[in-house]
Amino acid sequence: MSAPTDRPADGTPTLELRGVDKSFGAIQVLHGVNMKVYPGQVTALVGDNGAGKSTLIKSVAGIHPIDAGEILFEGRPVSISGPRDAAALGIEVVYQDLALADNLDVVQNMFLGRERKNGLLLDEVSMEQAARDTLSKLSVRTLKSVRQLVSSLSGGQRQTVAIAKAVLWESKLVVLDEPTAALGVAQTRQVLDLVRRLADTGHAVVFISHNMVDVFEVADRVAALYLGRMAADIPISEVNRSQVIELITAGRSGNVGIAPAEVAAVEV
Ligand SMILES: Nc1ncnc2c1ncn2[C@@H]1O[C@H](COP(=O)(O)OP(=O)(O)OP(=O)(O)O)[C@@H](O)[C@H]1O
Repeated sequence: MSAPTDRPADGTPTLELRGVDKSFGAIQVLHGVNMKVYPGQVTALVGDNGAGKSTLIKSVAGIHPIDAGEILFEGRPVSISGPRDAAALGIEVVYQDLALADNLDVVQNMFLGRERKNGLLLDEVSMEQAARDTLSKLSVRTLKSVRQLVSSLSGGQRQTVAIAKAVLWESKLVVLDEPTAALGVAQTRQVLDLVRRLADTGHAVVFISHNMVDVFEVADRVAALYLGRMAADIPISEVNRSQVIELITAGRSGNVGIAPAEVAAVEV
């Protein structure tokens, strides 16, 4: 596993948000959000409950299309008005509920809704091989068999299957919504290793987490949302844990963050 901070963010971001606004009815949730997510890097998206993290990723996933601002993907302005647009660009989101079917095995889950056919029949051989290849590319060795039912898997193994499923589709940007939230120590370790490998295999990764230990262990950049505004989007090497907590709870820390006048405006 390479150290996160060894990786400079050069080149074109896989995803760039410029001045993104999003409201639900009269309530504006995202205010002029700017953010850059680079290939080969893990960007931790942090913020307090209700800061707008889910709204932001659902906007990028096409579930809640943005009201104003711009989304650039690999440097080109794009319009994401539904989940199909996001998938076509190579954006995959792994939500907390994982959306796995307990009664199906690992291969069936990885291809759920996008099964390969050979004539009228399912092409089980090719799907099984592709599932194995993806898992091996990610160095996943924690699954006994790809024909195991998902109901028999541990929480960490389920998360692994959900992540591998996202990667199967030649995704370029993988968004992980609190992937370690429900896991114990050993399983958290496995999932963090997998998150790092996702970046090391060239993916741009957004990692939502409330856990600062996990964030500092795996992230290259940190993007901190405060009441729907981006308080900082910077290399993690530029901040320490208590500064990130200040960004999350106050919108600023030292010279970093939303200007005091803006913080005051947010808090009115
Ligand atoms: N569909 C919706 N309709 C109306 N308001 C919404 C909707 N979705 C989110 N909100 C509001 O947007 C704000 C931001 O919520 P969001 O879920 O994006 O925050 P979050 O940072 O993901 O929080 P958490 O860490 O608790 O998951 C909240 O005030 C929430 O009530």
